[in-house]
Amino acid sequence: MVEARSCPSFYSFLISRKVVGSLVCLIVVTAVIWITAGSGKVHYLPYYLPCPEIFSIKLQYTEEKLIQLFPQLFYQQPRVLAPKRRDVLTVTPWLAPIVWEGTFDPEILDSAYRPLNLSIGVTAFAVGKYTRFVRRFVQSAEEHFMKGYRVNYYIFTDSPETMPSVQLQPGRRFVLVPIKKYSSWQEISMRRMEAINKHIAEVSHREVEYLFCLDIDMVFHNPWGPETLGDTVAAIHPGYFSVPRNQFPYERRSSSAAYIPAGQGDFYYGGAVFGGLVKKVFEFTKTCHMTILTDKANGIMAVWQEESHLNRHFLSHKPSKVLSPEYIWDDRKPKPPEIRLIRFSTVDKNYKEIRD
Ligand SMILES: CC(=O)N[C@H]1[C@@H](OP(=O)(O)OP(=O)(O)OC[C@H]2O[C@@H](n3ccc(=O)[nH]c3=O)[C@H](O)[C@@H]2O)O[C@H](CO)[C@H](O)[C@@H]1O
Ligand SMILES: [Mn+2]
Repeated sequence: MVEARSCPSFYSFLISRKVVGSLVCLIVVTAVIWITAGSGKVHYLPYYLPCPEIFSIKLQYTEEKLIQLFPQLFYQQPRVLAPKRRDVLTVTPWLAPIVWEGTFDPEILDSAYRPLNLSIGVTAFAVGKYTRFVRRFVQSAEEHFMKGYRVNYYIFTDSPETMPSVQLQPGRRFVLVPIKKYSSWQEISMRRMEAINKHIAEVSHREVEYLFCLDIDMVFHNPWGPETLGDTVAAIHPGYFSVPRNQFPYERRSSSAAYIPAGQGDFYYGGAVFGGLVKKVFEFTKTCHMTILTDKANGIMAVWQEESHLNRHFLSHKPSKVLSPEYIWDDRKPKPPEIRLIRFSTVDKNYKEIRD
C-alpha cells in the first residue's frame, strides 16, 4: 500500500495551501495597516539605539557649570547677505567683534548669560574732588549697567566717610576700598593699574568672574549688558574713531615703554573703559603697572599716562572684544549718525577746578 504522504501531488496541494494562506494573511495585515495609517496621522515606531544611556551622560568639566545654553527662543533669522550694520566696522582683522547697537540681540545674550549666575565687578576711583561723581555714577549704573546680574561696585577712595549711600537692586553691593591720595592727578590716574591689580589678588578674584575698570566722571544713559563680556575688552576712544592712525595720540618717544612707532596701531582705545575676565584684567593691570614703573625709573611719563600704556599693551595683546564709542562717549561731542545710542558718557567738568 502506498502511503498518502509520499504522494507528490498531496505535498504540492499542502504547499500551495500554505502559500495562499500566507498571502491572504499578508494582504489582510497590509490592508489593516493601510486603513489605520491612511486614516490618520502617521505614527512612527520608536527605534531604540542599542546604547541610549551614552546620550544622557553629561561630563562636568572643571570650571564649567551644568547649564542649558540657548534654550529655544523665537527671533529673526540672521541673514548672511544682509548684515545689520554696513556703516561701521563690526569685526577686527583678528576676528574680535566690535560691539555696536544693532549687531546683537540682547535676548539671546541674556538667555546664554543669565543661567551662569555671574558676578560682575566694577572698579572706579573717587579720589579728592572726584568723590562728587560717585552718586550719579552708581545711580545711573543701577538703572543701566548689567541689569538683572549680580554686581559689585568697588569704589576706591581716599575719603570713605564722604561716600554717599545709594539704594541698590538686590544682588548688588557697594564696596569701599580705602586708598591713599597721590599728589598729582596724573599719578592718581596711573596708579589705578597698581591698585586694581592688588585688589584683584587680595579680594575680587574670589568675588567676581568679570571686571570692568571705569572712570568715575561718567554716567550711564542706556543699557550696558552681557554683550560687553569677553576675555579682554577694550573700548574705542570717542575722539579718534574716524581718524587715520598717524593722528592717534600714541606715545611717540622711543624712550618710553609705551612707544608706538608711526605706521603701527589698530585703534586708539580709551583709558576710561577696559575689562574682561578677572584673571585677564589681573595680567593686564600687572603689565601696565610694570611698564609705567619702567618709565618712572627712566624719568619719563607717557603722553596720556596709563592710557598710553594701555594702547601699547593692546597693540601686542589684541583684545578679544572691542566696544564701540557708544560705551565711552563724551557729552561735549556732537552725536554722529553712526552712534545710534550713547550708553556711557563723560560728564562735562571743569578740569582746572577739579584737578586742583
Ligand atoms: C575718556 C577717557 O578715556 N579718559 C581718560 C583720559 O582723561 P580724563 O579726562 O577722562 O581723566 P580723568 O580726569 O577723568 O581721570 C581719570 C580717573 O581717575 C580718577 N581720578 C583722577 C584724578 C583725581 O584727582 N581723582 C580721581 O579720582 C577718576 O576715577 C577719574 O575718572 O586720560 C586719563 C589719563 O590722563 C585716563 O586715561 C582717562 O581714563
Ligand atoms: Mn574721565
